[in-house]
Amino acid sequence: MLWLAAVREVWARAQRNSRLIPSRGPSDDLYLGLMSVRVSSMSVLPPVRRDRIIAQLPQCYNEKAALHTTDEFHHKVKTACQEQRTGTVGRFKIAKVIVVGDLAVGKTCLINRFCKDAFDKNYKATIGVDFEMERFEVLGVPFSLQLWDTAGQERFKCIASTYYRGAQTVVIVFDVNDVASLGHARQWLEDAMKENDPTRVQLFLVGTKKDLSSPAQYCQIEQDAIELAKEIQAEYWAVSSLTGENVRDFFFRIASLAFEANVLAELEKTGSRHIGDVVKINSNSTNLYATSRKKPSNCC
Ligand SMILES: Nc1nc2c(ncn2[C@@H]2O[C@H](COP(=O)(O)OP(=O)(O)OP(=O)(O)O)[C@@H](O)[C@H]2O)c(=O)[nH]1
Ligand SMILES: [Mg+2]
Repeated sequence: MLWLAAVREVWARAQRNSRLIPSRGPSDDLYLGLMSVRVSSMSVLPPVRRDRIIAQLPQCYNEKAALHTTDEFHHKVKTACQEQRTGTVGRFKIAKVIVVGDLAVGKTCLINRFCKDAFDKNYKATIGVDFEMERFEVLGVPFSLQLWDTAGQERFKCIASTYYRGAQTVVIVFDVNDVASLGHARQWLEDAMKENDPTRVQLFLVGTKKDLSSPAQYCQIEQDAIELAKEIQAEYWAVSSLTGENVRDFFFRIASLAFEANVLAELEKTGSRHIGDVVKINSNSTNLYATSRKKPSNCC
């Protein structure tokens, strides 16, 4: 019954929100039908909001735990965008982002702060999954993120996990005031990676409710979080959905890194590189995680 309720809810959301259609889920047939609606409706989409335009690479939050620390987009990406050689990126590419973590750590509030500029102080558990679509323009190219907000409650976990598949970005959320929620991050990672290729996923570890912790308390948990982020090769961020601190920068960073990875992959696919000229997202010297992420040993 929970299954049915969750699927109905997602279906209803899709119908209510003409901006988005989920591309993957428990029933691909159901969504494939909807995909054509999405593609055909793309031509009538309104322009990207002015506050969703990304012209520069947003910087990481902490250089000790970043996916990479370069100041600018990869030069091949910039050139491809200038020459309008981004292939399917900008037309049909939508990056799937899944947001996971313990119950009540603030996943829904984080997404709502960014997508709706709203904050609800009352806790309302997510049942199964929910999602939002956010459209950006990166270096002049349209690019969308499909943000999947999943349930942290144990009883809804099996529903939520069926939506993990096909994620390009995994965001593991913990509460900076709750050390146990940071401790559970590895388990969330393991669950998310069962459905995804660890070498292709961009991973973020995000501490929420920064407004509730004193600087001393925060400092302590930040050290542990950065250590963990380095171990699991995630980029670390700390945010407050109540005040909005770092929320916009965080999502802009996700969109930018997903976009960059997509364009580089597209260039590689279309063979625009020269022989011997290796196009690799991790190829620059400032990448902190220079080797591809190996599947963590505790993953099955
Ligand atoms: N002070 C403060 N409270 C927050 C913040 N983010 C979330 N909260 C509160 O934390 C509670 C849980 O937030 P949710 O976003 O619903 O948590 P969730 O992770 O989506 O929970 P599940 O859907 O059950 O997995 C709510 O009462 C929010 O108001 C924050 O940045 N600061
Ligand atoms: Mg929620």
